[in-house]
Amino acid sequence: MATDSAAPAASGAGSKRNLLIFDAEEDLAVSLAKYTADLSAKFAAERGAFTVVLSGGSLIEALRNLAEPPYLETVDWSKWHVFWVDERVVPKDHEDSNYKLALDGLLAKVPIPPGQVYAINDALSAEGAADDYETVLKQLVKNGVLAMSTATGFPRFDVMLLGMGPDGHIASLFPGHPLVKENQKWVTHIKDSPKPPPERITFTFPVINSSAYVAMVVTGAGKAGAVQKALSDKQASSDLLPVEMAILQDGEFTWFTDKEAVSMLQNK
Ligand SMILES: O=C(O)[C@H](O)[C@@H](O)[C@H](O)[C@H](O)COP(=O)(O)O
Repeated sequence: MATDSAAPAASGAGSKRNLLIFDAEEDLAVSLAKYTADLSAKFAAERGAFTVVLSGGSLIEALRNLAEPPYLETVDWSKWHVFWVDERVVPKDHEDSNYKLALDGLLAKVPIPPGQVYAINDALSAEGAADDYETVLKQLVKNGVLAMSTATGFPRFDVMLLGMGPDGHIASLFPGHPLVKENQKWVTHIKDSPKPPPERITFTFPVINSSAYVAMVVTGAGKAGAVQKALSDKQASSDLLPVEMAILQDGEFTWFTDKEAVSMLQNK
């Protein structure tokens, strides 16, 4: 595995960036499980809670080792609070549901208290579900489960485990879409997602960028172009991909990649 640590010019004040490149997807999965379990232990000890944000897509499969020994027994699952960085506005048992994807792939296999898994209210419209989710987050800030960033005034999740699309989108923040500029709301909605299904809710950039840790899990040649654009040294540009707008204010951003995903990088 090759690694690279750098604090690029585009990083926030106290942020750090790591690039991990694995030979095989299985090696990535092993490392990602350890990374997540280590953060779980750290935050459970420090704050008595561990706030974990998931995306949909291939990320869930990459987390599979968490539901196996040793982590199944060693992780203190009672401290986990699970959220979605984005969710499709469909019933929770629909095959497009990110909740269902995570439930089937991970959450049903580990003993997280059901009340600490924050699915969207699937009885509401996209707009209503986004407002409702933000209200849930505000309540969790009030009762101390969810931290706040003193630097940004937005919630500070312990870790976000995210994927990226071939077009450089993260969450449901797509290239060229006005939602990438949202800077007030914590959670917003989209009705014209270029990736189906069209109606979704999504965390906004100020929330993503207030995280303590972000793991960006990206594999496969189809993503090499966006990875190259995101990781190349560049001048400030007005046509940033959403993944390039993920700049932590005060946190650690780790890319979990494979050889194919970094195949267009010059210096790796
Ligand atoms: O709801 C969604 O569509 C996902 O949350 C989405 O943001 C996903 O994480 C990326 O598209 C990467 O997906 P893959 O890893 O499957 O390419």
